[in-house]
Amino acid sequence: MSERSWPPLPPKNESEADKAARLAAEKEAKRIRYVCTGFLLRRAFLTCPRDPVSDEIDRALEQERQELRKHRPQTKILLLGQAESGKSTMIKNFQLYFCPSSFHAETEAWRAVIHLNLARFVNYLLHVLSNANTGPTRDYRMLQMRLSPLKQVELIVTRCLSAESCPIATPTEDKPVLRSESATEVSIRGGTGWKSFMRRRRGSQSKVLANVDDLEDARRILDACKEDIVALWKSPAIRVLEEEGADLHHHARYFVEHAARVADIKYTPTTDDILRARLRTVGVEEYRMTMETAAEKGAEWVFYDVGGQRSQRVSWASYFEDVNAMIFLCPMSGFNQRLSEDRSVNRLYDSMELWETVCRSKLLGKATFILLLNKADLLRSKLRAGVQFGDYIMNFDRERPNTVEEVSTYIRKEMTEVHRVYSPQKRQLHVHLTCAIDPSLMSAVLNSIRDVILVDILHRTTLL
Ligand SMILES: Nc1nc2c(ncn2[C@@H]2O[C@H](COP(=O)(O)OP(=O)(O)OP(=O)(O)O)[C@@H](O)[C@H]2O)c(=O)[nH]1
Ligand SMILES: [Mg+2]
Repeated sequence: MSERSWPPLPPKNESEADKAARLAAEKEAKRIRYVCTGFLLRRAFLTCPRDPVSDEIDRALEQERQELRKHRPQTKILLLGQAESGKSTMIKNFQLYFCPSSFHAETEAWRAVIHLNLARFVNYLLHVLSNANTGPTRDYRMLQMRLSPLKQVELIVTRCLSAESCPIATPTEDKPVLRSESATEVSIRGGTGWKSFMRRRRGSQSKVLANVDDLEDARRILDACKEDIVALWKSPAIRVLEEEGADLHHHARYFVEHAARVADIKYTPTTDDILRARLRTVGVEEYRMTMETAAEKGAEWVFYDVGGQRSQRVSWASYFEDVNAMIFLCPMSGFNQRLSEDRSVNRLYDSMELWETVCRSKLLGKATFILLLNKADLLRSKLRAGVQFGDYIMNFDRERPNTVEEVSTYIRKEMTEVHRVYSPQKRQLHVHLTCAIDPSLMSAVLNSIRDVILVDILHRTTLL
């Protein structure tokens, strides 16, 4: 090695302590050299007109970035929580905020899901009305007949959304149970990559084009039925059902309320529509997002979205290792609801029990914990309508005001305490109040989550 080479040869008879100090100094010098060179080259590149040398520098920097990316530990984020807590909706928020072009590229796929949500809910309403105590009226029979093609829409869209080898969407049972959430549920099996079905099917040949044609047929049927859907929803029979206590508070209610727009042939889903579309997750779905905005531009973050039903929870643990952040969603509005898989269990109690199990996990010991107290909007409307939180949650002092502020403070305190007592090691907990269907409220929360995760990455790569 020549005298000018770097690093210089170590001194003879170097002690172990001196060697360790020298290696640490070399490592730090290399890091500073990398950061400074990158900065200076980039500045030179930005201020000078483009020339072949700049292009060369650019290529070298890009190559270096690629190399770094290859060796950079992957950023893994796990979303947990009971069914319908809003995990998949949070994934959509991340995508919308950090990878907007990929979010908007999937609009067409979401249209099919929204049409399925709408058709299923209307078919469910027709079924409930045909079994109502009052007995079907003549007007209703007319509507039922004119809306019967919606069964066909449901079948077509279900088939088109399902991968050939792995059905993801379950059609309505012949005799649906009289609870709206289970009668209208549409599922997705993790790993099927269902969103690419449009692109894939367009790119291949005749069978594929037939599927696209089928979806066009479904849209035409919906368009032809839209006025009748509006008439059905406005009909006195539906109001009577509600007065009699039928459970029509369902995610798809939004789509039937907007049926004139959603069923129109020219319909393109808005961001709000996509955030409201419901597709139950079965198994574990992996999402790889290449960040388009903010500090981590170009970095790949991997999200794991799990199915939240009780039967799905056994498969969660295999995803616990090497996770940077665990985001837990607790839907606060579930305080007066029961689990659809076990009608004897209150949803909020289930969420709290699940939280304790997750906090106790040693495999998640080093993960950053983020708790989202979700569905704040639904909680607000329930409390405003006079539903008393204290009637359902025993430890909540009934003397306290029945407001979102009091209730969320109570839930936050309980869950923070569980985290403090049961965590295997001391760690920080970040808590946010959220409404995952309102992107304007979510941006501050998403930024704050991003910052927390970035700090975790820096800690892990020992730059801090
Ligand atoms: N009103 C309201 N609806 C929400 C909120 N968050 C999610 N939702 C809706 O709740 C429904 C269920 O949300 P998902 O994100 O599918 O729930 P999930 O946790 O992924 O459920 P599983 O896949 O069954 O585990 C969807 O229709 C969402 O649009 C919220 O804050 N407020
Ligand atoms: Mg889901």
